[in-house]
Amino acid sequence: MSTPKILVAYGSRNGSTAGIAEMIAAAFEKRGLEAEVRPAGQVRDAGAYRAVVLGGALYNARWHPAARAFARRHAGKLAGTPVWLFSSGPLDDSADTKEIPAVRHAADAMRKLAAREHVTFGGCLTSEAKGFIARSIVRNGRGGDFRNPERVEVWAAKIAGELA
Ligand SMILES: Cc1cc2nc3c(=O)[nH]c(=O)nc-3n(C[C@H](O)[C@H](O)[C@H](O)COP(=O)(O)O)c2cc1C
Repeated sequence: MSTPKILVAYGSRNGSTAGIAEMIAAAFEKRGLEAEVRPAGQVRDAGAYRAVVLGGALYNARWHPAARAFARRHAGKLAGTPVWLFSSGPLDDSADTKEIPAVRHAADAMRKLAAREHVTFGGCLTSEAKGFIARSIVRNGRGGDFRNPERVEVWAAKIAGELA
């Protein structure tokens, strides 16, 4: 039987957290580990994977609802599975320069899933974003892409090392 894959699940409104999930999966694949990227709401059997990485976008200091629901729905099945969490949000370089603690729902998910670690990555907001508030943030010059592919890759490489 082939080795099960690593699941990289995400909750994303405007696609940038999905992009980070893709970067993480690519880093796993580069190291010979098979990975599957899926929207958190579309995962059926979370227990079928050898490890799970779950990420959620931050909106008004709340973790994306799909990431929260994933933690609630699948906690029972993930008892023996190593889990890592990430959040993506800050629209500046703060995520790269200091440790940003998990917001309440992400901290709850840490406990529910006995996750090994939580990290916060910088976010991204462009004029394509959904919603008036989002677009006015961009219009006021406070948008941009603050994701840091290098830092994401270093984190994924560390996880790959733990799974080797
Ligand atoms: C209305 C609004 C509220 C936001 N609130 C937060 C927040 O509380 N904390 C944070 O770090 N980023 C916040 N952000 C930035 C988003 O988290 C960032 O754009 C993120 O990359 C979005 O992810 P997504 O593209 O996957 O939806 C907010 C953005 C918008 C438009």
